[in-house]
Amino acid sequence: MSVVRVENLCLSYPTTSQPVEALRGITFSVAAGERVAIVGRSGGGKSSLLRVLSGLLAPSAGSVELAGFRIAAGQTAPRAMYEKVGLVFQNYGLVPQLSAIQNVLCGRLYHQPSAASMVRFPTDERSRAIELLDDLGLGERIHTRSSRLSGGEQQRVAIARLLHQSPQVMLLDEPIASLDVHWAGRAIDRLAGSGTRDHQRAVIMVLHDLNMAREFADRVLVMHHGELVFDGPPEQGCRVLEALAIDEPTDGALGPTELAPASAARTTDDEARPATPAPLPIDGMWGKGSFYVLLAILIAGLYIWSAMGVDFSVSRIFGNFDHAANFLSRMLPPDFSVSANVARSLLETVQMALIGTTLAAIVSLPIATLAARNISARPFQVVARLVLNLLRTIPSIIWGLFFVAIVGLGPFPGILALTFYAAGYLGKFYYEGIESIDPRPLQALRTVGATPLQRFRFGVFPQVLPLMLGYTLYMLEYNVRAASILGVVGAGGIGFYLYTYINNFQYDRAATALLFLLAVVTVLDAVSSRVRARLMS
Ligand SMILES: Nc1ncnc2c1ncn2[C@@H]1O[C@H](COP(=O)(O)OP(=O)(O)OP(=O)(O)O)[C@@H](O)[C@H]1O
Repeated sequence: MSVVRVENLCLSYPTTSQPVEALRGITFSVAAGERVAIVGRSGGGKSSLLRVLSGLLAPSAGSVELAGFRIAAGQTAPRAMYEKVGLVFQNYGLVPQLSAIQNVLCGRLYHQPSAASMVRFPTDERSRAIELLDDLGLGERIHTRSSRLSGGEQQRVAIARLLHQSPQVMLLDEPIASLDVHWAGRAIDRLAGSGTRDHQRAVIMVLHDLNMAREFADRVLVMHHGELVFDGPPEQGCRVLEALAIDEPTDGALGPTELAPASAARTTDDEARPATPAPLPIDGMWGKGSFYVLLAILIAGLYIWSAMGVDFSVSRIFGNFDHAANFLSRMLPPDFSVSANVARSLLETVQMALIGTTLAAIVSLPIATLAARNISARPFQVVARLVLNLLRTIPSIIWGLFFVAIVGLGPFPGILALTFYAAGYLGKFYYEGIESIDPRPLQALRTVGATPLQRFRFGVFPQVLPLMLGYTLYMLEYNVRAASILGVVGAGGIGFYLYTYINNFQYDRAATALLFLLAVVTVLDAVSSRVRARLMS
């Protein structure tokens, strides 16, 4: 019985110039229990075929049927298909911040949709994951972050994830490319012997190593220039491929048993020639020098125009030097008799900043998630960004006035003001962070049948968490400064004392308040820069 049926499959990649026809009229089927190797020269269409088979790319024409799920032109796979179909990516598709065991457990996401598994997987799932990792030589690296594993170790983790997923159809794109002979043999053995006969499982594997293809496969498919040029016994298929390599030797050195890596194959005569840089469009008109002179004049003009617009005058600073000296001299020596009051209000300022920043982080995370282009739908993005823009546009002191009018004087309106103001900034930082994550682990999580929430929990959140903590700490630091001004409108914090002292010309007391504030900001700055540096490493 066929578990994979491909009919007249075509795939074109749209590009800015001409679409690239990666697959043309592919037809074949794979029976349950069969082991198939896809071989071919670099650029032949092997990875493209696997991407369509796994439902990640929609066929341009024709259809694919996998384990009872039919994917026609323009369609991608439904989530339910990934109970039966799994994939090992050429780039492994691991979440770099998760440990080896967490990545392997991700293979079970379709089968573990409960809220509890968002925190911890059941013991039997964990035991099986440990067993698989141990068997592939990673018993000592179970809790190591996958970004700290070598290429070969990551590849073994990806294989263990597929084995744990245990689908009816296994698709693998060069799964042993980074493994040494020992581990390649072991991996192939586990994949091929993972009950394919007993459980009627089909394994389809892209391989560059023809010896491995001969050893592993019942059948070989040879892809060439997007077409399936051979479908039959491994020995014959390998000979077809070797003949193709001799017929078209320009792709680089192809040995009799192993094909050249993609990078070598893509070198052409054109690339080999030394490149002459294209002239800048401006070169022909006036030359580069004149362009930069004109640019400098324009920038200087912009500054002069701005300075005139705001009545900027250096002479006004030096002309009133006496006043400045007088002002500063009245600050010295600082009057430390107000230290107790200042310290108390400063503590209140820090408490306001801490609560305000935390609330802002909680409020802004869901809004940022809706605003991020890579994980949210367009209408949500527009509304969420509008909300964040509005929160950011209004200065914290105006928010302070607003909340004093609503809830009265004291630190509470100050906290609300900081929450709203900081949420606007944190939301923007967070969604920009989310948009910058690596999309490949998310794609891999799709092929284990993860729900959108699971994809966020295991794919987005771990990647963006260090960045988010870093931004939140920075915001906390900033909010201590912002909180110090809110006292001016009666919204708590040290600002009240600063404002009162300056209004009453008690500059020596104001100096004490400023010194205390400086000490807190300096300590906070040092701590937060250290923590942020650690988080980002
Ligand atoms: N995203 C893309 N956009 C445009 N063209 C693409 C894209 N991905 C692949 N191609 C082109 O499609 C063709 C088939 O590529 P594919 O990656 O499927 O080949 P392959 O046989 O897997 O190669 P390799 O062995 O080097 O991995 C190539 O000409 C490639 O340049």
